[in-house]
Order: sequence, then C-alpha cells, then structure tokens
Amino acid sequence: YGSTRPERILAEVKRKATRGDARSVVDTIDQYCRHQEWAMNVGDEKGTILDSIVCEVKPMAMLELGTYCGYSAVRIASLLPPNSRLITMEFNPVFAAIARQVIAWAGVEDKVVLIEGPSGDWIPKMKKEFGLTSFDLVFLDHWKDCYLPDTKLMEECGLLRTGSILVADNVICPGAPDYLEYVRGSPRYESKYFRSHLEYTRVEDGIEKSVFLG
Ligand SMILES: CNc1ncnc2c1ncn2[C@@H]1O[C@H](/C=C/CNC(=O)c2cc(-c3ccc(F)cc3)cc(O)c2O)[C@H](F)[C@H]1O
Ligand SMILES: [Mg+2]
Repeated sequence: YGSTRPERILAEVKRKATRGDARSVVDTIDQYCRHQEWAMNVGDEKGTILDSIVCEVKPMAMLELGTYCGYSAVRIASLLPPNSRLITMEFNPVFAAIARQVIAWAGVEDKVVLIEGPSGDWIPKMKKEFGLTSFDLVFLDHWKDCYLPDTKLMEECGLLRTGSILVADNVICPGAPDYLEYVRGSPRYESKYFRSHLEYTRVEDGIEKSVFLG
C-alpha cells in the first residue's frame, strides 16, 4: 500500500515502530529497506559513523541538506544535546510531508526544524531567519552535484566558522568527485575518509568528514 516508496516506509514505521522511540523508528526503516525494498537512507553502517561524529561534536546548531524520509534527521536528533537544533532542508513536498510524520512519530519534532525548499535559496537566508552565527556540523546528503556549490555558498554566507565540520554521505557511490577534490585539496579543510558500504549493500561507499579551518 502507499503509492510511493516514502509512503510505504512511513506506513511501515506506523505499523512497526514504537511511537516516541527514535531508535525503533531507525531500526524499523533499516529492517524494511534491507529486507523489503532498498531506499537511499544513510543506513545502519554509515549511520554508526555519523552517530559517532554527532556524539563527538555535540553540535548546538546542525544543518542537514536532503531530508528525504527523515531517517537521518531522526537518527541525528536522538543524539543531540538539550537545547540544540537540527535544521533539515527538503525541496520535494511529498518527501517533506512524509519526513514530518516520521520525525513526529519518533518524538523528536522539538529538536528538528524541517525547511521545505531548495538549499540554494535558503542558505543565504539562514542567519537572518534563524538568528544563527554559524553551524557546528553540516550533513550533506542531497543531490551529489550540489555538495560543492552549497559548500561554497555556506562559506560565502559566513555559516562556517573555524572548526565547523562537514560530513558528506556517498562520496564514493554515487560519488561527489568535485566536492572530494575541493575539500581534500583546499588548505582551508582538514579532510578524512571513513570507508564503509552503500546502505543495505556490499558495494563500497564512504563518508568524508571535513573540518573547516577558516
Ligand atoms: C539542491 N538543493 C536541495 N535542496 C533541498 N533538498 C534537496 C536538494 N537537492 C536534493 N534534495 C532532496 O534531497 C534528497 C536527495 C538525495 C539524493 N541522494 C542520492 O541521490 C543518493 C543516491 C544513492 C544511490 C546509490 C546507488 C544507487 F545505485 C542508487 C542510488 C545513495 C544515497 O545514499 C543517496 O543519498 C531528496 F530526494 C531531494 O528531494
Ligand atoms: Mg546518501
């Protein structure tokens, strides 16, 4: 049932996950996408790497580009310190509507602000709209050819400070070659690759963690 994959994922969450239990929402989506139908969530293996970085950084202000069904938004929000916020951007209204319900089911809606719109329009407005100075941590998981332009836009808009950390999914599969070349070649970033696998598969993929040096 449900005409789209995100709708079927939401139906599974409502059927199987415990309301208010973020972990059970994450596990339900992982089970479904591993055994029923694949979907482009960061997944359990790369998710563990993301978790360790979120726990290490303890961001007060975090940005995610590309919400999709809200899997990583729930995963991240469940680890955020009190009073910290995840702002997540999604420009597909169907995905945004599903993600809002997944985030609500997990009981993390007071930690997540979902912005419906394109990152290119919203990044220049972030400071004013949210009274932000900068982001401590940014998770890039949207269109792979937008990682680099959006990173440059965040730099230009002064949303990165010395020590801000960028975490990029899929730097191998599907790949973000121009982004990788930029963060690995630039003296303004200290970059590190975490080898892993494409969600729910044995295909190689990985996460790139890049510290902005200012
Ligand atoms: C450009 N600005 C945007 N602003 C707001 N929301 C956006 C923007 N751009 C996209 N969105 C939103 O962000 C999401 C896009 C996610 C894209 N992700 C992938 O393509 C992706 C693909 C694979 C994959 C690997 C192997 C294979 F065989 C098939 C697929 C694996 C992955 O983990 C991925 O993340 C959403 F769909 C879109 O509306
Ligand atoms: Mg991804």
